[in-house]
This record gives sequence, structure tokens and C-alpha cells, in this order.
Amino acid sequence: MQRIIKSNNPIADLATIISEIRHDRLFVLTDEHTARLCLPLIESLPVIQEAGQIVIPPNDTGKTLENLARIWSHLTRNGATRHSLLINLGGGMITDIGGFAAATFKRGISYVNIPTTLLGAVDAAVGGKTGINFEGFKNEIGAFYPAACVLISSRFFHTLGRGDILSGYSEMLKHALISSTEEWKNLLTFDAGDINYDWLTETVFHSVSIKEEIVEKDPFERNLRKALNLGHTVGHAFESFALESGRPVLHGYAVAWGLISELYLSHRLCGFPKEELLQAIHFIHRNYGAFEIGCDDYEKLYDFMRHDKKNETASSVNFTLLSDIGKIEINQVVDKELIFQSLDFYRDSVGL
Ligand SMILES: NC(=O)c1ccc[n+]([C@@H]2O[C@H](COP(=O)([O-])OP(=O)(O)OC[C@H]3O[C@@H](n4cnc5c(N)ncnc54)[C@H](O)[C@@H]3O)[C@@H](O)[C@H]2O)c1
Ligand SMILES: O=C(O)C(=O)C[C@@H](O)[C@H](O)[C@H](O)COP(=O)(O)O
Ligand SMILES: [Zn+2]
Repeated sequence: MQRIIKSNNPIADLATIISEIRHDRLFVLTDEHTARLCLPLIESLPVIQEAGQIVIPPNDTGKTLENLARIWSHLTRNGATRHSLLINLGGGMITDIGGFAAATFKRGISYVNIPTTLLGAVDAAVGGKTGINFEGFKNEIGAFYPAACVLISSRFFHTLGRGDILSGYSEMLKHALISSTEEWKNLLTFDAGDINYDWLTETVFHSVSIKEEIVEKDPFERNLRKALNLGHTVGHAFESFALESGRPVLHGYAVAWGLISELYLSHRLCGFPKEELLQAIHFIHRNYGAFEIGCDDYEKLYDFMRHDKKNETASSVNFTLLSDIGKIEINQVVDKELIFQSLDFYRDSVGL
């Protein structure tokens, strides 16, 4: 089981974690934003001041082979051994690429994730999925390689913009949808224009527990873990398509829009209730706006979906759907015509 510390005192907890993991050299990976905004929050620790610093360009466009090679090069040129420890301080981009660098450097070194975005805290830093984007496909290359420890603290959230808060929030919506009506109703009360950080901290800690419980039962995504991919078959297709067309979108936004299509499929194929479908559309449209697609784009989006990792064959598309909130239906193969109808439904729902 992965060690996850939900912390109200990240400096003290980090000092303990570092002292408990045996290592020779320590390296800290950040992106240009987290180097400036988040590193100062832990820099009072002498071990962090003395650590090797690796800084890469920010955002998902940086989750690339080139930046992975930069991390490997830094480790190699600065005397890292199999007993070195890497600290990933950043959002999901940093914990994904840093985790994969750790998985592959000298066939695996230990690492600690300190998520600094809402999305990282509630989802990306936890569960051991690491990797990079490749040939335009999301997380095409990667490994299951869990962090030795994940230190979650909401202290980092105060410098996040509205977009990054909402991006993380959509993964929390996903966790609520796969868990319980009570959780779902609680999440619908959120007002992104007037954030209650105490409420958010509690809700994040609870939301990440939903993921923890699932990962513990199925760490390698053979069955139940596919639930955590709700919204992602369409969401990743939107995200890859957006990147390819030179108008990148935040991961969580793509997931939110993907949820509209996939809850529609859930309604059509598994009887997901209409009322909850409408609640989801209302919340998502109001907070996330719309990603513009036309029907001419459907074939391209379908092509992206054919690369989804849940697919059993190269010609079928496998979805995780719901028959109700908390009632998960994995391995739902959906035909192309119905997928196109779900994209029509998405466009109608967001007013395109
Ligand atoms: N491994 C998993 O299980 C998993 C789960 C969900 C998402 N992901 C991946 O995570 C990535 C998205 O993560 P993300 O949304 O955290 O993106 P990100 O890491 O790109 O961070 C978003 C932006 O916020 C900046 N930032 C980070 N912390 C900040 C802070 N405290 N204050 C101000 N700015 C800050 C970053 O520099 C970046 O510009 C995607 O690549 C997605 O595929 C992985
Ligand atoms: O942890 C998981 O399992 C997830 O699916 C969480 C997702 O939110 C996340 O975006 C993940 O990286 C998607 O993985 P992929 O296997 O579809 O690339
Ligand atoms: Zn995701």
C-alpha cells in the first residue's frame, strides 16, 4: 500500500519522510512555475537547500521524451546512483514525468511526490501511474511505479488560478460520481468564484481516499481501477485533438467535457438517471464552458479513442460507464455510431 500523508505541516512531515527513506543524494524536480512559487515553501529545510535542483518547462506540452531525457541527463551528470532519492514538486505533469524518470533511471530509484495543484493532490500524485505523452497520444509511454510516499498539503493551492482549481475539481467530480450520491451533492455546492479553502482541504482529503481505496484493490488496472478512467475515453481524445490543433486545454477541462458524453452513454446503455445527467451538464457547462468541435472532427476524435489503453482490440472502444452514481459498469464496448451521437449530445449540451 502506498504511503499517503495528508498534512497540515508539510515542512515537518517532509523532514521526517526524507529522514526515513535511506538515500545517498537528493534531487528535487520542479517546473519553472513550481520552482518559483512552491519551492520557497519547503526551502527552509537544509536538506532541500543542499539537494540537486532539476527544473523543466511547465505544462502538459512539457510531458515529453525531450524533458524526460533532460531529467535523466541531470541525474547521470550529477552523480545520482540507484540509491538516490527524487522529490517531485509540482502538478500532474511533474509527478507523471518525474515518476517515470524515477522508474527508468538505473531501472528504478525511490521518489516522493509533493503535489502542488489540486489535480495532483486529488489524483495524479497517487496510485503509481507515471509516464509521458508520445506521438500525440496521452500517457502513451509509461509504467506503474508508485512513489515511496505522497505528501498532500493544501498550502500550495493559494497561488493556483481559477483554471487550475477547476481542472482538479473535475477529477473530484469523477471520484464523486463513482462513489456516492452524498459525495456528489456535496461537490455540487462548490463556487469557484468564492473558494472556502477549509472545506476544499477536507473535501480533497476525502476525495483522494476514494482513489486510494480503488488503487489498493486493483493497482494495475485489471478491473475496478478502470472506474478512475470515467470521462477519459472522450476526455483524452478532446485533449489530444486540442493539442494537435494548437489550442491545448487543461486535462481536467477535457475530462469534464468527456464526462458529458460518457454520462450520456451511461444513460443510453446502462440507465444512468436523467436528473443526475442534467445536474452534471449544468455544473460542467457553467464552470468549464465549451471546447469547440464540429461534426467534421468526429472521425479524428474516434481515431484518438481507438488508442485508449482500456481497449481490448485495436478496432473497439472500451468505456467505463455508470448505471447510477456509485454503480460502475466497466468494459462497455460502444459502437462508432453511438459514440458519434454522444458527441452530438455534448455539442447540444454546451450550446455548440
Ligand atoms: N498519473 C495519474 O494518475 C494522473 C491523474 C490525473 C492527471 N494526470 C496528468 O496530470 C497532468 C495534469 O496535471 P496538472 O493539472 O496538475 O497540470 P500541471 O502539472 O501542468 O500544472 C498546471 C499548471 O500549474 C502550475 N502550477 C503547479 N503548481 C502550482 C501552484 N501551487 N501555484 C501556481 N501554479 C502552479 C504548473 O506550473 C502548470 O503551469 C496531465 O498530464 C494529466 O495527464 C495524471
Ligand atoms: O489513476 C488512474 O487509474 C486514472 O485513470 C486517473 C486519471 O485521472 C488519469 O488521467 C490517468 O493518467 C489516465 O490514465 P490512462 O491510463 O488513461 O493514460
Ligand atoms: Zn485524469
